[in-house]
Amino acid sequence: MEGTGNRSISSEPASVVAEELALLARTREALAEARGLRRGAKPDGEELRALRDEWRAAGEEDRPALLAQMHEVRARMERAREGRLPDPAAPYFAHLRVRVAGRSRDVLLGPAPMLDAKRGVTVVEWRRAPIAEVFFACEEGEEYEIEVDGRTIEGVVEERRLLSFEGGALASITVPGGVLLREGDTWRFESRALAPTLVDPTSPRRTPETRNPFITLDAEQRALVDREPRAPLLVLGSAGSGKTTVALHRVAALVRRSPQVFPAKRTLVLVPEPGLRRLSERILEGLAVEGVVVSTFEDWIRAEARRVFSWLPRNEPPDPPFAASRLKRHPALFAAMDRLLDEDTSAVARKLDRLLGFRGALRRALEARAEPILRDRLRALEAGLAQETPGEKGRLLREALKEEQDKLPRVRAGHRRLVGDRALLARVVEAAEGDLPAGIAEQVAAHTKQQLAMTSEEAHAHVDAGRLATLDGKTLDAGTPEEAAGTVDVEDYAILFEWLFRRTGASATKAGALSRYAHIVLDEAQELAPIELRVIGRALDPEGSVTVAGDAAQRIDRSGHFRSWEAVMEALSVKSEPAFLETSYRSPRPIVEFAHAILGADAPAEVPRAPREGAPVLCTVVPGEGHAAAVLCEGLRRLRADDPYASVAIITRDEHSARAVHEAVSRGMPCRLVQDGDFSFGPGIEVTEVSEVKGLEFDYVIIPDANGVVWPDGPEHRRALHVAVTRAMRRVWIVSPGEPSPILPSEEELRRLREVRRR
Ligand SMILES: Nc1ncnc2c1ncn2[C@@H]1O[C@H](COP(=O)(O)OP(=O)(O)OP(=O)(O)O)[C@@H](O)[C@H]1O
Repeated sequence: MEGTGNRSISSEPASVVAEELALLARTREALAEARGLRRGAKPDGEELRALRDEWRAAGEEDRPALLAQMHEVRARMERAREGRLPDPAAPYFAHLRVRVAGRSRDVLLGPAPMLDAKRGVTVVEWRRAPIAEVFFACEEGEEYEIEVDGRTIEGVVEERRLLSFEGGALASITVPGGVLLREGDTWRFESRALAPTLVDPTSPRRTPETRNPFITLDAEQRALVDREPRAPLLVLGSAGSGKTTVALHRVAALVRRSPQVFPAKRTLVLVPEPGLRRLSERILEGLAVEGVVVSTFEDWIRAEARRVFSWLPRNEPPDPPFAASRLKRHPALFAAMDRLLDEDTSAVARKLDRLLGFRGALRRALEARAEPILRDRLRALEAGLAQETPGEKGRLLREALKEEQDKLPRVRAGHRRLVGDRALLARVVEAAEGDLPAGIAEQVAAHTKQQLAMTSEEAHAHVDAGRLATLDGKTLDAGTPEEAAGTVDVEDYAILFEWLFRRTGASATKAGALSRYAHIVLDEAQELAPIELRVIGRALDPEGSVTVAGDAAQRIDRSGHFRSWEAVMEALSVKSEPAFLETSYRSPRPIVEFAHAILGADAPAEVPRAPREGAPVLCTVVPGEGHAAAVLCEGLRRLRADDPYASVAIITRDEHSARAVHEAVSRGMPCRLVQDGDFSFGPGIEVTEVSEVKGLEFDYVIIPDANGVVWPDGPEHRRALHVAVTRAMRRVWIVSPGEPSPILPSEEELRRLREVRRR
């Protein structure tokens, strides 16, 4: 926390401490009593059984009353199951004193509620109780209004203190202007602000006009944009070095200069997340380019697959197991495809051998195995037969071959085997050479089995539809393992295209063909698996070109199938030497250095060049989530006043954390929870998870959950935090509830980095 100089405090430190200690003593007494009562109480289960016996014996007139009693006991049991009492070692983290209708009341905020009217102790659950909002939203002396059970209650905030405990003893109390800290038996006042000042005093505030300026490309970037239009381009560079900018400026240049060769509607921009899709559309609009197809990879391949494989189920499972995604995107799946092709080829050859009466066809089929496409293997076999067995017998054999070929399992059946046959799945695990866990084949086979099962609606199609309707309007299987029935995974689409190609040498069926484009941009290409890249490569005109942009240090795909940029280009069937962008334009120097240090041992050798100076990254450590919420609200309130047009992203590790932080911060101020890339790209506070923000940028970035539990050490977490931090154009604030994450760089590491740079 940063110092703000001495300010007067409203009460004498000694009396504040005495007050808080007295309140704590009363709370602990109340807790002890509540615990004793709970232990001594007749177990509710017994009471319920006794009531049931009474009900059986009772006459009709007594039954309604007994039923009501039973209902009450059951509700109490529910509450007891959910309800915990506050922890006596640290029963609350905040104390609010409000004046309502002329009377002062103390309200304590903690993780679990407790009420003892006799002792005047009220502990409310900080995430739920309406009164807790007052703590987060109002300053001392402010008037407030809250809605409780449809009634409006007004009051004034008299005191507002955050408290912390150490080893069961009160350790600190915040007071206006500072904090009282216990040192042994005495207390001392330290002047400090509850939250740091986020605006950088040296940089200008955001105004409505300073958004979206036109940028002038540097010489390096310009040269890439002007590259030979048909040449593939691989643009690499650190976060914020202008990769997206170059890719989209190249699109604009191609479409504008050669509209016949590169028409906008035959140009495809693929990105990993909807947020970046929306940003790319905005940038293209700014460049006055209309009609380019911009899509997330998932949306694009889903639409393509549904057209080409018209029999595909309409639904994807709402909560697919990660194991399925991991295995289905793994390059080792190609080994299972090879085996399936071999099986199919050998089956045909064996049949022909039986007809021929010797082992020639099988031998020739085995020789033809070098061909990776079934159709070509069988053609080679046919040519061999024509040559070696001319005449009537040869003709009959070739007809027999055609017949066998028609009987071969179609794409649909082949795909089913690839994702459902235990032997083939085991082959994938074997080919992955330790990269996939042993049990994964079984998990995927079980998932596929569920997907191929009928939904309850299908199974009960003979039953009257009205009787199948559920109260909440959801399907019968919703929320059960059976809800995967009749679905297809998003990863299956690429498998289907790959398998179709391996069988037929084409990417078309009777129903339709894979779309073709004159130019394709792949942004954040480090996130795509080889099987996906191969489909994209086949969507390119033979004369078409690609622009691939990415940064291996930013890959946050959990499956981790990225190997090298050479492998990416090879999967696309193109060749290009990489071009490196060296200057980080987005973030000021301190953020670039901090983000580089987060990568630890995997950081590139050189720290990127950062021409813009700026204020240091702010780090705040607080005892827990309640404190974090209070500190965040305080910091954000000040930021809103200091830089009202700024965009602020609160970026968490995962969706669960984003929801919890959104719930907490929205207690104190308006903020949006962003899912599916629905960013405003304008002023305001948005809470989201790190996987949503790839390729995006915000004025301020706040990491609210930077402790070791949420962000443990590991390359995947390091890269994800690196991505989050490098979204900031102005400042980064890291808040650690509890022990700070071990991947946050120390002062010492940052100092060393600066020294290396100076040399
Ligand atoms: N030559 C330049 N001069 C000034 N600003 C630039 C220049 N090039 C890019 N920028 C700005 O830098 C920011 C980052 O650019 P861009 O998003 O293209 O980088 P990126 O390499 O794709 O980043 P990331 O890998 O983090 O997604 C943008 O705000 C962009 O407008």
